[in-house]
Amino acid sequence: MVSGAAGLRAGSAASTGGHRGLEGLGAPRAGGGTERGLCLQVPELEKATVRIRQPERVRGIIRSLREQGVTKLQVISDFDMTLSRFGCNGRRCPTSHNILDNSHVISEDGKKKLKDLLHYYYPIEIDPNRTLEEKRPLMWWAGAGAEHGNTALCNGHSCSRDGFKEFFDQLHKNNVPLFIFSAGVGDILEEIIRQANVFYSNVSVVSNYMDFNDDGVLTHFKGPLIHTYNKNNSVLQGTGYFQQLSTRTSIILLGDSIGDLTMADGVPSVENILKIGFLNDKVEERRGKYLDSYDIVLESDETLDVVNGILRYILTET
Ligand SMILES: Nc1ccn([C@@H]2O[C@H](COP(=O)(O)O)[C@@H](O)[C@H]2O)c(=O)n1
Ligand SMILES: [Mg+2]
Repeated sequence: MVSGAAGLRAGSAASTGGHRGLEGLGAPRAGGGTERGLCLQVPELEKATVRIRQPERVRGIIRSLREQGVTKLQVISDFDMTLSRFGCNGRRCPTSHNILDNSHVISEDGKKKLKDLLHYYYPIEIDPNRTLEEKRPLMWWAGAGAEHGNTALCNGHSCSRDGFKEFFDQLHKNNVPLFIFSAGVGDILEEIIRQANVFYSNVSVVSNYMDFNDDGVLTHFKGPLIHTYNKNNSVLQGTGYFQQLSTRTSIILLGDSIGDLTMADGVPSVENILKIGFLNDKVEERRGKYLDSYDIVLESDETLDVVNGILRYILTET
């Protein structure tokens, strides 16, 4: 965990919920400059969806990322519910798994079984009262993979967050590597990225890829199964991905689950890391944990505005 409650006054609103954006820091600073400086440079940080437990620290990290420059930067991101939306028109958006589950090639019986799995496993996945050790053996992938049991085709339907294209475009234009580390279905999320015309050469994906038998029936996922709580170096053995980027010591990490926080564990040398977390569901119950764990928490924010604003600031030449 990178941040804690240190530095907050007991009993202040911030001690329970973190600062809203970088608010309350408008006073001129001793030694020149104003605390609002960063908000002027990254106005998106003033959005009502932004919560930060340690604004001073976050400001320092963002400044360092900019100072270190584009050649030092890499971005590591989750996919489902991070680059894709959580909700649209009052309903849940499909994850890459759900796109497969909802496909017309899954039988009604199969759909019912998948729904039962969702109702059983998802509450465990997001339960703030269980430790990671308790959750790890209870993850739903082992059951769900076999349940698909049918050939499925991606119809490319998904809900990307607003700013999806700009996010990929900014990174591509500046040759910043983007590593997408997903416990979703790789074939499907790759197709979503491809259909948005943003599967650029700087994008790498590690995820679960489907394997079919000779009759075209999906039987299992290839390779080590990635689930929400093993997104770390243990499933990256032999890829050499982070080793190739050893000079990229500035990291922006994007996730929506507590499990996403370990995605950068394989980076050999981290000098600056900014962890941005999307808190999509059960916001009140999970806020404390997210503020302890992520540097910036975006509550019920269906956009990539804040991420794109920070990138614009970091990637703009001084
Ligand atoms: N059968 C399943 C299994 C998992 N999920 C959800 O997929 C997401 C994992 O993908 P990430 O890109 O976020 O790593 C996660 O949100 C699970 O809740 C599912 O929908 N169906
Ligand atoms: Mg996710």
